[in-house]
Amino acid sequence: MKAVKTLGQFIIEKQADFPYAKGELSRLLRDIGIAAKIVNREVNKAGLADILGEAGTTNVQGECQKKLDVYANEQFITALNSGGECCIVVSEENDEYIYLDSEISKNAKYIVAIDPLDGSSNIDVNVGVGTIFSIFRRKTTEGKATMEDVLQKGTEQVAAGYVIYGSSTMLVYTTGKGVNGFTLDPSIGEFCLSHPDMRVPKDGVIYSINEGYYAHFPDGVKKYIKYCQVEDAKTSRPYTSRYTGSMVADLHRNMIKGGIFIYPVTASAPNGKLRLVYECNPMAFIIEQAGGKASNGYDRILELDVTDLHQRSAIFIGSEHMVAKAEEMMACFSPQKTKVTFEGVLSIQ
Ligand SMILES: O=P(O)(O)OC[C@H]1O[C@](O)(COP(=O)(O)O)[C@@H](O)[C@@H]1O
Ligand SMILES: [Mg+2]
Ligand SMILES: [Mg+2]
Repeated sequence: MKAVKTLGQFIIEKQADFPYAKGELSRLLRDIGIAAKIVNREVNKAGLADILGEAGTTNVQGECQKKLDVYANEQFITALNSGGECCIVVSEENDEYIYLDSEISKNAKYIVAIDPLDGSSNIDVNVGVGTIFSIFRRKTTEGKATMEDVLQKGTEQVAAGYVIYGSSTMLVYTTGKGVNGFTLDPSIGEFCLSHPDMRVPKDGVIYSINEGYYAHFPDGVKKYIKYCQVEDAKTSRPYTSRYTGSMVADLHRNMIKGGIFIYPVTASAPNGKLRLVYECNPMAFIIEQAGGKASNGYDRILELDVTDLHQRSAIFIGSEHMVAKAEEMMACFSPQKTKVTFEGVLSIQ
């Protein structure tokens, strides 16, 4: 009978990897695990719980918030505030960063950036959704944490993870020493180690992009899609197209099977759609820790300067060789100095 290892046990065990650790990060990951279970309970019975549909409010991105966006946001902020290990939360659903002022939180040393519910467009139609989180250590030591503490590059992350609310619920995370996945066993209410030391295959046969915007993609992306669709048995092409509309679900699949996920700049999203601080950076940290690659088509996501809480970025992420190939196409057909005009005609500046 194989011994079950819970997330809590694993975190404590791994704490030994960090000689100076005092348990704060462990407790912070524990708090995120607790909030994920509460959100999972609502997601699992969403149709019965009057939690489907619009909340009637919009977020700073101008998106209509779903009731579950708001519910999940509240659950994570409450868990982090009462846990006492986090002083600031940056959330997709809040215009400004939230300074946690509970007595135990205000002097905490960690900052959490979070996408409480990823794949919102799939909530009402019962397709996999997720939560994405990124953890930083504050830089300033005196007084209230500041914007300087919040706008840190992805390379400064001390941990990152996602929760996928799919056919089963999993929590996958890294602290910079590999990636491990835990499946929620509802009968004991615990996340249990099910996917130790996850590795994304160097190559895959799945490409994941919303081809509905094809006409508005940079030439480099159009060329890469064509490359994926060419008949060539030697390189297992044509690849298979898979796109769920939930970044977490698409990346989790590619993490296990190999593949590439691309959300490039488009006419309607000239800086990309996905948010650097709480979508691209945490997923890039995880994928790189699993042996994959993540860029904006040119530069490493984790090296990108962070200048705004909700800044967006193009993202090419997944199997190392597939991302490298897509970058090759971008360098060749959409060189960085070139401003892409969406009539598809390139104009050299
Ligand atoms: O509908 P589109 O334009 O393809 O966008 C889908 C993408 O947008 C997202 O839903 C954005 O995330 P949120 O749902 O957290 O806003 C991603 O999960 C997904 O990959
Ligand atoms: Mg999202
Ligand atoms: Mg979201």
